[in-house]
Amino acid sequence: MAQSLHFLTPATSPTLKTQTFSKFVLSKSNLSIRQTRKPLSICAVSSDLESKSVTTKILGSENGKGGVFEVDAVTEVELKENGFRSTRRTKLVCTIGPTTCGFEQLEALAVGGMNVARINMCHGTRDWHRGVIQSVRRLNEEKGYAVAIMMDTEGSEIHMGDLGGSTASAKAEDGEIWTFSVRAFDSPLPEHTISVNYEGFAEDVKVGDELLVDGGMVRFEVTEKLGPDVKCRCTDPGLLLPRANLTFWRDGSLVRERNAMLPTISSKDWLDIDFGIAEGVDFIAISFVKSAEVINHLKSYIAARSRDSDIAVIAKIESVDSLKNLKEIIQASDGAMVARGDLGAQIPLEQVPSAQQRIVQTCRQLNKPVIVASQLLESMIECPTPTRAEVADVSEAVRQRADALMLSGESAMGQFPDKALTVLRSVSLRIEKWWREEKRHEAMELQDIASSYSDSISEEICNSAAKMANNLEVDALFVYTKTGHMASLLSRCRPDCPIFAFTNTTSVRRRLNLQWGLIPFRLDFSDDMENNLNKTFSLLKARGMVKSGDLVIAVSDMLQSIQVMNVP
Ligand SMILES: Nc1ncnc2c1ncn2[C@@H]1O[C@H](COP(=O)(O)OP(=O)(O)O)[C@@H](O)[C@H]1O
Ligand SMILES: C=C(OP(=O)(O)O)C(=O)O
Ligand SMILES: [K+]
Ligand SMILES: [Mg+2]
Repeated sequence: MAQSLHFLTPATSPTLKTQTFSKFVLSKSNLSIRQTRKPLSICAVSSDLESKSVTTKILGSENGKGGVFEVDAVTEVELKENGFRSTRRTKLVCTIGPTTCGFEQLEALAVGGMNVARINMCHGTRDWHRGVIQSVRRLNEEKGYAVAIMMDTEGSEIHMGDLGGSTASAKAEDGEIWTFSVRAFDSPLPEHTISVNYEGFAEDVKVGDELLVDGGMVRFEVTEKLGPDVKCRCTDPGLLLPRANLTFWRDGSLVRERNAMLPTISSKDWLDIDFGIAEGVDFIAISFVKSAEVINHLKSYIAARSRDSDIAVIAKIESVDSLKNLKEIIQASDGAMVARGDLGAQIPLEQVPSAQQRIVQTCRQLNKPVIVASQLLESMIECPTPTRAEVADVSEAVRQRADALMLSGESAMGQFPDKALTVLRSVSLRIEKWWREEKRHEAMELQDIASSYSDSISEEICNSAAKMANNLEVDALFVYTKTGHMASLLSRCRPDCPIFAFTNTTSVRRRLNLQWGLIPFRLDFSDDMENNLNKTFSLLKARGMVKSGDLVIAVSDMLQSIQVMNVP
């Protein structure tokens, strides 16, 4: 027997008449209808299939077309082999670089569980990035994956230039004097010389300042200023990598002189953004966001230029200012990244873990996906196994229920990209399972976030459906969503069971691939839920992804409803 709960509002049923409902009540004695505080918002509970079909008839929408059903081979195998409950909930983002840009290498990452491919516009040419985008697209088309593409901007950070010649890196030894210069050099650079991209650098630093390369991988002390050249003595030796980021510190705190006035989105970034829009990337991640204003500006820029305006904007939280304006920035964005690389160069390292927790929780409250990034498995750039500390760090991000984990150098230029991805996958699965078994999840009190009455209904439906799913220990939640909103509201609840998200566009399917617990499918569906469910059940059953008797809760954003049923 199917049981359902429908919320009927003017938004979902514009032609609904109270009269229709009086008739409805009279004719069905087992039906309870309750008028809620807003006129024409009616909550109907039915306990059999017949009354459910009456409800759909009132809503009067039927098209019942057959159609395509898209799911990738990896999800299919995972569902078949491990069953619903053990699918991975935490999503995985891989930065693509020289070691992973080939079609076969990208396919290996997709097979290994990559949900999103990230390209970093700090490195490589636009042609190179276009090649990666095209390969990922081909992979999706040919093999049914929904790997999304995230383009990450360079941003106005201070960084070293390329090291010139054929030298990819250089070693700075203890006590050596190096020159950091804003002059433009011809290649090769003079010995022990580094070029700096920010013109104000030589004016802003002072003798005695500490200069940190890559957040402290190598340290220098400023000893002398000579016009555009700054002489520095190496105090912590190490490897200087091309385009490594530079910060300078005075009396124990970060110096943010005029570089703080640089625009968040540089002119080069705008050209990259145009490129991203033209190539139809799914996400644009903005480096060194300082305020919500820049996000709003970019969102309207994208809306005016991209046909479906469905590129999501991710704010990278990696500066002191982004932490100060955290809530407004996240509210304005479509998601956020805890960019611990630069964040750890801008705030004391020991403050990074609490900042991470705060960012993850704020995103969850505001219903925005969040990615934990940088140095998760740093040692795996060179070694085939991670350190125990790295495994503990990954576990902590999974335990915080971040939406996604990201690989940077590990997948871009490391020696073991596939192994690193396997570590993320297996640690995620193990910690998620442990969390469910031990029921360790502290119930997070989720604030109301809806901005309209109809949104409130969706939110209440998802909160209730997730709670019901946990209490009834159902096998899966099904959500039928056009925009993806209801799917993200369910994901926000972090329920015990996986969420099958059915959407009718490929771009929404790819975007949902960043969010915790969602298994996105593309499916042509109608407003007739009865029809959608029957169609889904038969398609999934035919592929062995569900079986008769599985208990499912279905919600939809066309007919705002909750239905509980066993797969026939
Ligand atoms: N498109 C690319 N081309 C060449 N090297 C890349 C590319 N993307 C990433 N890398 C390499 O991988 C490293 C780690 O990537 P990432 O963390 O994204 O950059 P960064 O270290 O500049 O913050 C980079 O330092 C660079 O050496
Ligand atoms: C992800 C980060 O940004 P990028 O790799 O672009 O410096 C970071 O700083 O952690
Ligand atoms: K970047
Ligand atoms: Mg960064």
